[in-house]
Amino acid sequence: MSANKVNVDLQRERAKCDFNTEELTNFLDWGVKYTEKRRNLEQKVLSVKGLLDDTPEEYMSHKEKYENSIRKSVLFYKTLHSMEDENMSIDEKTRINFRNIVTSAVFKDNSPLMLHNSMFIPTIMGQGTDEQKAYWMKRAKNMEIIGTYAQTELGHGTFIRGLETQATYDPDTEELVLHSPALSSYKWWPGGLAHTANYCVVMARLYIKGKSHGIHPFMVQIRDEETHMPLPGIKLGEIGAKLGFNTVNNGFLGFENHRIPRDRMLMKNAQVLKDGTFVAGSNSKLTYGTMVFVRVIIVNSMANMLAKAVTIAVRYSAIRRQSQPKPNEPEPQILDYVTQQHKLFIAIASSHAFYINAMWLWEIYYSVTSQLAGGNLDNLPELHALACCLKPLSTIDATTMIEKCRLACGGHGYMLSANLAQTYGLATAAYTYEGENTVLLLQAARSLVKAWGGHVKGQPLKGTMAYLAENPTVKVWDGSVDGIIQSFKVVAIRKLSSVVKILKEYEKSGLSPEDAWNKASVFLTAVSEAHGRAVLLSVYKSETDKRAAALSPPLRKVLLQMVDLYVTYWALEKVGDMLLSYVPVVGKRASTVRRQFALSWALRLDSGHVSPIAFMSAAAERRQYASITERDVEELQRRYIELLAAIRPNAVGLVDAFDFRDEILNSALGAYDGRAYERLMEEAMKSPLNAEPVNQTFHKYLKPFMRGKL
Ligand SMILES: CCCCCCCC(=O)SCCNC(=O)CCNC(=O)[C@H](O)C(C)(C)COP(=O)(O)OP(=O)(O)OC[C@H]1O[C@@H](n2cnc3c(N)ncnc32)[C@H](O)[C@@H]1OP(=O)(O)O
Ligand SMILES: Cc1cc2nc3c(=O)[nH]c(=O)nc-3n(C[C@H](O)[C@H](O)[C@H](O)COP(=O)(O)OP(=O)(O)OC[C@H]3O[C@@H](n4cnc5c(N)ncnc54)[C@H](O)[C@@H]3O)c2cc1C
Repeated sequence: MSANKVNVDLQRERAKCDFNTEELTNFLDWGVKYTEKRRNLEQKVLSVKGLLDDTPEEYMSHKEKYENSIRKSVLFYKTLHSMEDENMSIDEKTRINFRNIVTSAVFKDNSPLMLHNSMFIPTIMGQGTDEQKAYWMKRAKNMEIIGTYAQTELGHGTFIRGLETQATYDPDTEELVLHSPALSSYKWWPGGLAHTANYCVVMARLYIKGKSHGIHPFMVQIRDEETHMPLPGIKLGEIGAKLGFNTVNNGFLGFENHRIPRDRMLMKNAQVLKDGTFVAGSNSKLTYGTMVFVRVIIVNSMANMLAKAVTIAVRYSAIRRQSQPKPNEPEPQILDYVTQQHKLFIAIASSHAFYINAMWLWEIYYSVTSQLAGGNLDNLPELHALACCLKPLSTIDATTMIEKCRLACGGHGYMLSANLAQTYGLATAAYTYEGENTVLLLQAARSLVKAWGGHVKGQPLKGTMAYLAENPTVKVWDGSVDGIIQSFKVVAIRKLSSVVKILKEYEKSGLSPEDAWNKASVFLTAVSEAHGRAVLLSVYKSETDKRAAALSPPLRKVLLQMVDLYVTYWALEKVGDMLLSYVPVVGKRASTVRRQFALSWALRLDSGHVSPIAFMSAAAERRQYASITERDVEELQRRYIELLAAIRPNAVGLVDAFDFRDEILNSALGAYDGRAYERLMEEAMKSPLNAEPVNQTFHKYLKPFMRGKL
């Protein structure tokens, strides 16, 4: 795009930016090398003819959307395969893929083949024996077969142990008989299952000689490889239209005594021998490995989705002018309204925080899976607990902030051509899939409560939970970034110790442990959130500090401002929690703090208004504790507003550095050139209703109706 065609406001914004956006792109990509590889891949994919839609998907019927997405999927994966480098390690591939979202240029609502790569292949890799991997991976990688991951049933998604699909071993024929005993046992949801996949990994309950041996993965062929007809004893279909994912071809699957050979059970962890002997794995939860992998990956995909949404919203806010606060002056860019900056800048910082946490989490995942391969399971519980905190928090924040980006674009944000509604649809799906968020937070709480129990008995706490052993009364509120992060840790410790006390009280009052757990579950999810927030904040800060040393001073400054913004934003959001980070004070400081409280308390009473902060501060003071004071909060608020002002000149530069091509943003509002109105009109003209000046319904219905003849 030549510079003179770019909207003048955007040109001015870019000229104002005081850091090198390319340097930030390289930072986000984890190095120049990965930026280059990502751009090459995008260039290659996007130059394939026929991959991008001429007619927007939203004007197609449900069936046409599916057929179009299959046509594109074939082209897309053929191109990707032609670029694959066999010698690259998984770690390196993941780094390249972390910021590669070229898929979203091709599929606004995801591909029906997405589960093949995201879950089918990882399950073969994680659950298959070497022999099974050698056979199935060759076929799966070349896409000679297309697979999906069929776990959820109509009756159960969360409660995996409640799955009803049966896999009964018949030692006479050395086969497994798959059966769906009730409607509730039908598989329901798997992506690509309806009409796309011909194989799938089915999670089913294994029975041998009438005895249940738990849930295991089975490789099942569901369609004929030649005709694509469902195999005998297999019922398949699509589950219908949804909020999003409408091109993912989510399906249902039922079995009527369908037989598969014994070796179709993926037997890396547990085995069924020919004679029907069951050999248990070292830990039954290893079967849940693919879910842990996807939860880890989701944190990164939330960073990408949020980056995409905020790029659209910030660019649009730079070109949109509205209202006239000062008479006789031009209408300001809406990005100059501080409320607008408040909606958007935190989304930029959150995206950075998620990228950094995602890479950190990936490294933990990579190291724990290497340990698992060597039979060491020691760090699996911590990885599981971390994934169960960070997947929910990243999806909760991304969903909320993407919706804010849409709202920040006013009426035009509501257009599908803005691509914010679809992005929200994809993000909010992740709120539910791969472990519903409340359920995962409760899972994390289970680990935290258990760890606390061990700590109380004198067992050491390790890794990301080590801080829980710290004395929570060592710090006073000082308002620094590190101080606030410390306060978040103290909040987590206090919430955890408090909920453990509550659980004990409930049990003492006669409740069973399960009922006590349920009664305390609102607080338990809050404990996990507090722990997750402490992790997100501290990893974002420490990893940025670590990597910032190698950056140019202007970029370093901007990145540290973003960290500051993120930490300050969350301190203000959780200001009630910050009161929990109080500490006992003694001596001179105590009397100063007391005087300060007394004064603010009196002023509040004088004005006839008692704020909760003043009230709680005074309560803390009566206990001789120094908590965050009203003055501290005002200080934080001032700092937050100053940070918004400091970031404002770099806002467009910050989103440009996400480096999304227009095809990937797929948005009339967010394109690099800022020609939003022209693009909105161009998109409007694609509406089939604009193909003719008068629609036939006028003559058929409206005219007779208006003339009273209907
Ligand atoms: C981009 C990709 C697109 C993806 C599209 C979406 C695909 C999907 O959605 S696929 C379906 C995903 N489904 C889910 O995620 C279901 C969520 N449910 C679960 O994960 C589990 O059932 C869960 C964890 C809630 C409870 O499991 P349950 O068997 O009842 O275990 P529970 O009794 O609570 O815990 C038993 C122990 O196992 C541990 N555990 C549970 N899960 C795991 C795990 N994954 N890894 C390690 N340990 C685990 C617990 O920490 C607990 O340990 P301890 O006894 O020491 O405290
Ligand atoms: C877009 C999308 C794609 C999907 N793709 C796949 C796929 O490819 N393969 C696949 O197998 N599955 C897939 N799923 C299914 C998904 O994994 C499940 O829907 C998800 O795990 C939630 O389970 P559920 O539907 O049983 O919800 P439920 O567990 O029924 O949740 C309903 C409510 O009950 C609450 N609840 C449930 N249990 C508890 C508890 N123990 N304590 C407190 N509250 C509880 C939840 O918090 C929630 O509010 C997909 C789902 C979606 C939306």
